[in-house]
Amino acid sequence: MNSLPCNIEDYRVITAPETAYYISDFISEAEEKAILSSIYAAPKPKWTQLSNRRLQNWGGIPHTNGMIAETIPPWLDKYLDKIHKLDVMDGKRPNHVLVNEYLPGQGIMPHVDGSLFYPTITTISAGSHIVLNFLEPTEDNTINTSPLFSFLLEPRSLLILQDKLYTHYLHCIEELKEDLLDGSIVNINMCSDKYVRHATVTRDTRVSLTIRHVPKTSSFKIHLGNRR
Ligand SMILES: O=C(O)CCC(=O)C(=O)O
Ligand SMILES: [Fe+2]
Repeated sequence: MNSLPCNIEDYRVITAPETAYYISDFISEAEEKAILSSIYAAPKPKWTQLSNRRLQNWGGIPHTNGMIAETIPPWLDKYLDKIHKLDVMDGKRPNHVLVNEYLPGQGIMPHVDGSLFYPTITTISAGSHIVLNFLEPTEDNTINTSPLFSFLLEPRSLLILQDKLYTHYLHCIEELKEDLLDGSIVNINMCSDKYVRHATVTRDTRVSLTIRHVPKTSSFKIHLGNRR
């Protein structure tokens, strides 16, 4: 999909609850390589190490009091532009990127993305596929582990989630080294022929760019009180 503009409705996942769009080849192999080399060129303190993955924040750190906006470098901002052109955030320009790195066997616990963001998640995948699972929330906050449905996210793909897929269902990535592409995957017919139903595919290191819009931002100002 390197020839923009496109009609996003052509990419709607009609086999999932509302609303998901999936673009298999959103970025080229050269762009994928460039993203990975820029991410790995970042200085070590740019990484935040969690118990089961590492992450980088670009654009600022989202916070309930607002985000102090930081300039996003051009190598990354070009993808915010490309997503902005799809017009999936009610005219708002994305201004934040969360980079997650998952080694084979790593994942992310069930969660919803919450109220710090405009309720559209856009995710570019690089380096490896992964399976993103969706769960029904439980009344008592116990974790319901059997996925209702899943998306296969190929390297170089873009996934867009909105509506009930943002607000209602929990999403997670299981801590696996390989994925069985079973009947729970709702977008397999939108993926390349490499991924066939019932195949088992081995994970490699995956880097995802979760690109969102943080509505509450301010630019940094130091208030030194009343200096006359
Ligand atoms: O890596 C992904 O695709 C999911 C990341 C995610 O759910 C998040 O950062 O909130
Ligand atoms: Fe998330």
